[in-house]
Amino acid sequence: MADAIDQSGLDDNQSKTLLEETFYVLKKKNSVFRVKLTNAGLHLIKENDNQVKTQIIPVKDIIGCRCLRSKKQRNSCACQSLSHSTSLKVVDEKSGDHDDADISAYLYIYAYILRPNQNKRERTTITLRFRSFDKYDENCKEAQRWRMILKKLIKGEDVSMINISDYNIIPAKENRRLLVLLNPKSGSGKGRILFQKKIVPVLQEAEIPFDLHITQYANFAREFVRNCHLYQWTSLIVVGGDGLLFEVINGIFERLDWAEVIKHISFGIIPGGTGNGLARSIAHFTGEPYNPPSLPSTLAATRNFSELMDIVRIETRSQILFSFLSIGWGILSDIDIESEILRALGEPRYVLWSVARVISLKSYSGKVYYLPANATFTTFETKRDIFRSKSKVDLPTEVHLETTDARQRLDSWYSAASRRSTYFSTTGSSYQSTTESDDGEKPRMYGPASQIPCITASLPSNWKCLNGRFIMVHASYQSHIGTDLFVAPQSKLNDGLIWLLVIHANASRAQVIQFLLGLSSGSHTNTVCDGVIKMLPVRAFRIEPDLNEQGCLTVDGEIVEYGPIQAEIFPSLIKVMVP
Ligand SMILES: Nc1ncnc2c1ncn2[C@@H]1O[C@H](COP(=O)(O)OP(=O)(O)OP(=O)(O)O)[C@@H](O)[C@H]1O
Repeated sequence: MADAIDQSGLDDNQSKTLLEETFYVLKKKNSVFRVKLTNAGLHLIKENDNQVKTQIIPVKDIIGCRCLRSKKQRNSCACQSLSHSTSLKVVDEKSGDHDDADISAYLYIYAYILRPNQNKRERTTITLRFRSFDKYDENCKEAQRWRMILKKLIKGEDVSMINISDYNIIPAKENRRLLVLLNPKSGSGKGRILFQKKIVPVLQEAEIPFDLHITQYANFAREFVRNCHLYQWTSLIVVGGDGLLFEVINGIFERLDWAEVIKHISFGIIPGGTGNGLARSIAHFTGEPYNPPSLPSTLAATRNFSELMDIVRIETRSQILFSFLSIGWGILSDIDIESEILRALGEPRYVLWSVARVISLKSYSGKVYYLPANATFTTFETKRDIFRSKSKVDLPTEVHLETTDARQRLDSWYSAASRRSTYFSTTGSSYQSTTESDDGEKPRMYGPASQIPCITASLPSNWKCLNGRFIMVHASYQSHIGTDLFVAPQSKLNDGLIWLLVIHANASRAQVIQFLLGLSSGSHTNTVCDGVIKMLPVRAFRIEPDLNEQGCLTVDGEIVEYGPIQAEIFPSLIKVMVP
C-alpha cells in the first residue's frame, strides 16, 4: 500500500492530518488526488483505477503560496469553458481584472524539490482549485485556510495548538524584511541581472519584502551599515563576493550597538563575486546542492532558519578587523591578488595563475605562532566570559583579565608606523587610531575585545612556534574559501576552530602541485607530511613575516598591510541564514 510507504518514518506529530481535501484532475476524469497537509508536508495521494501513489513535498521544500483568481478572458468565445482553456491565467483578487464567472479560488504552492540523484533542486508549482462552494468568497476562505496553515509550517511555527477548523484565522503579518546590498561590480558585473531575474521572483513567491541598495563605491556598504538604522530589517543579504560581506561585517563592528545588531540580524550572501567561499561553505554545511550557486542562499533568504557562525578578530600593526573566511600569506594569497588582472575570466583565473606561480615558486621567511586547539584554555575562556556576560564580573580573576590595561599599546612595536596609529581601548572592545580620531573621521572599531596578548606582547608558553621559510601559511575557518577551494574539509560554521594550512619551503614542486590540485576535492589533506605540509586546528595564531622581504597578506581575499598579524576565533558570534 502506497499509504504505508507514505507514513513510514513519520512520527505521530508529523503524520497528523491538519487539512485534507479531494481534487480532480480536469483532463483525466477517473483520476482523483487526495491532498493532505501535515507537519511533514503536502501529501499528494493519487488514486487511479484502484492504484494509489503518494508523493510528499516536504515543508522544507516549499517556499510560499498565494491565493489567486482566474483572470478575465478577453476576445474569448463565451462558450469556452475554463476546463478546456490550455493556459490558465490568474490574478490577485484585488486586481479588479478577475473573471466573475469563475467562482474558484486557486492556491498556488511554490516548491523547490530536491532531486538528490541530479544534485539539484527543481522548481515546481502545485495548483489547487477550490470550487466546492457556490460562491467565490466561500471557496476563497477555504483556500486561505490552507494558505495560512502552510505559511505557518514554512516559518517553522507550531500549528498543533491552532484550531484548524476556525475560519477566522488571521494571517500572521510578515514580520521579516530584508536589506539587500548589491555590488554591481562584483565578479563579471552581472549582479543586477542575477538579482532581478533569479532572486526577486523567488522572494516574490515567498512574499518576503525587501529593500535594495546598490553600492556606489568601495566601502559604501561598510559606511551604510555603520550609520543606518538597521533594526528596520530582520536580515541583511549581500549580492556579490566575500569582499562585500567583509565590508558589511566590519561596518557592523564599527557600531557601538554591534552586540544588539548581531542578535537582531541574520546575514546572508548570494554569490555574485569571483570569491564566493562563504556561500559555498554554507551550502556544504547544510548539504544543499550548489547548483545553481545562487539558489541555496536565495532559499535561505525565504526561510526563517539561521545558524551561528564563528568570527575571527584580527589585529595588525595599524588596524583591527573582523573576518569570516580566511587569512592568507604566500602562494594562495599571491594567486588571488596577482590574478586580479584576469578578473573578467571569473574563477578560472585562479587556475591559470596557479600554474604560473608554481613555475616560479616563492617562499617567505618568518615566524608562525599558534595556540593549538587542544591546548588548555583556562585563561582564554575565562576572559571571554567576562566580556560576553556582565553577570560574571564578580569572578576573582576579573580584574586581572581586563584587557584595557593589560594590553600594551601598539606603538611599542614598530615605532615609525605605530606612532601614527596608536590604539586604545575605551570599553574593553573599542579601538581607534589616535591620529585619525583627532579629525574625528576615522570610525572606531568595537566588537568583542581580544583575549590574547596584543600584537606587541610576547605570547604565553602554551603557544607553539614554527620558524623558517614558508611557501604558504593559510588560515581558514570555513570549509571552502572559494567555489572550488575545499581547503578545510572538516571545518564547520561554528566549531570554534581555525585551520592553519602550512607548506614549508622544503616542499618539492611536485608536493605543492599535488596539494594545489587536491584543493578542489579536499584530497590535499592526503599530502600532509610532517615537517613539509601541515594542517593544524588552532584557536589563535600570529604571523611575523620577515620585513626585509616583500609579500602579501590577505584577509577574506582583501589585501591588508604587510607585517605582523594575529587572529583569534570567537565561536558562534553571528547568525547566518541557512536553507
Ligand atoms: N560600486 C562599487 N564600485 C567599485 N567597487 C565596489 C563597489 N561596491 C563594492 N565595491 C568593492 O568591491 C570589492 C569586491 O567586491 P566583491 O567581493 O563583491 O566582488 P568580487 O568580484 O568577489 O571581488 P574580489 O574578487 O575583488 O574579492 C569590495 O571589497 C568592495 O569594496
